[in-house]
Amino acid sequence: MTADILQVRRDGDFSYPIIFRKDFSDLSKQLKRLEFSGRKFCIVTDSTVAPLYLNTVKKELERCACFVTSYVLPAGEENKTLEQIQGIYQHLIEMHFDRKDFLVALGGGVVGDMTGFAAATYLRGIAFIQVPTTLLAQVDSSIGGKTGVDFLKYKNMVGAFHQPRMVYMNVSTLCTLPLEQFSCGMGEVVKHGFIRDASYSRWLYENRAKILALDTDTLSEMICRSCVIKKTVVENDPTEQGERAVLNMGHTVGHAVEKLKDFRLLHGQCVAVGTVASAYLSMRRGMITVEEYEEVKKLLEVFGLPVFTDGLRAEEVLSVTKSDKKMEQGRIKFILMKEPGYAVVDKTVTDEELLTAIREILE
Ligand SMILES: NC(=O)c1ccc[n+]([C@@H]2O[C@H](COP(=O)([O-])OP(=O)(O)OC[C@H]3O[C@@H](n4cnc5c(N)ncnc54)[C@H](O)[C@@H]3O)[C@@H](O)[C@H]2O)c1
Ligand SMILES: O=C(O)C(=O)C[C@@H](O)[C@H](O)[C@H](O)COP(=O)(O)O
Ligand SMILES: [Zn+2]
Repeated sequence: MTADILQVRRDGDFSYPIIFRKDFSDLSKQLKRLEFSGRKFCIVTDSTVAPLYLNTVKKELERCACFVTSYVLPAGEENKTLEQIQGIYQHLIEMHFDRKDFLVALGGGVVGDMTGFAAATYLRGIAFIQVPTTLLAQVDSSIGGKTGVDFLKYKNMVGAFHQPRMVYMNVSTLCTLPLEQFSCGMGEVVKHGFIRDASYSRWLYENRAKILALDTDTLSEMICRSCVIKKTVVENDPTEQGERAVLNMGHTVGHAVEKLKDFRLLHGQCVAVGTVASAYLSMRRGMITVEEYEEVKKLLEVFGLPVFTDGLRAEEVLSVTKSDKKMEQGRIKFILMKEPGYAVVDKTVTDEELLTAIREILE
């Protein structure tokens, strides 16, 4: 399954295209289609992506904008803060950006979440587009409109739902992505199979060699299949009133590990460790077999992801997990695998159960 374009739909509220390309050459044409030409654009990117792609994207945008400026954030999760957002606001004010102008998020999930949040809040909301350049951002964070920043190292504690007007992904940007970052994207890809499509998990395992060799056709198919899963879930439940929470599999414990590790363990790696905790609990409850639990770990390991972590105490992981935003009326919302390829939200997980699952992922 591959496509040139997918459309994210929701009646009356938002609808935007996800455009798959191998370069940036028709970005301005796509923007003209959305009747965005003639406006001011601010490209927000980071210090690693800027030297790689900023000039090319800027030149392309100059074909349809009246003015193009850029703002470069320091790269890394530790900079996903309100302080950095203020720098974006200041730049937009200095450049006299008004409500008709818009932002372009050029980079990974950190740039995408921050640019989206700046767009959601500047002048009470302006338009933005996503130009994701990491695997994680292409398969996950650029779609669905979750934007925000970390606060006191609690993940995405301050944010807003603000849908992009377009997602334009040039898959060839993955050629410059370090292997470790590619693996992080695989953490979310593998999650998609576990939550909604067991046949996708099997396909990922069978095609592991081609994926790791960055075979273009295989990667394009994989990205498209993941985008279809993500888009379907967020179309059904854009603001996470119910089903969307399944996209959080591995994140409940994963976010706690991310904070406690001071962001030295990357998001996709923490999601992988958290996914093991979730699969372990599912196994303990008889929802999946021991063999299926072992297969979850094997698929993560095949793509270079950790299945346990060190240096943490189970009690502190539990405590931080309970301070994350996954609590509802004192109960934790936990995502379990009802069966391989189908996840559900469960609010009955006890602290004792959670502690056993956390101990399973601690070295
Ligand atoms: N909004 C959502 O739905 C959603 C979904 C998943 C994750 N997230 C968030 O996304 C973030 C993780 O995103 P990420 O993994 O993309 O991290 P990231 O944005 O930090 O990017 C990883 C690193 O790769 C660099 N990079 C980006 N593109 C590159 C390229 N093409 N070549 C070389 N280097 C490149 C970046 O500069 C950075 O150093 C987390 O903050 C997570 O909470 C959000
Ligand atoms: O899009 C979603 O919904 C997700 O949960 C996708 C996750 O991969 C992503 O990391 C998201 O930012 C987590 O959301 P949060 O609400 O738990 O911060
Ligand atoms: Zn995630």
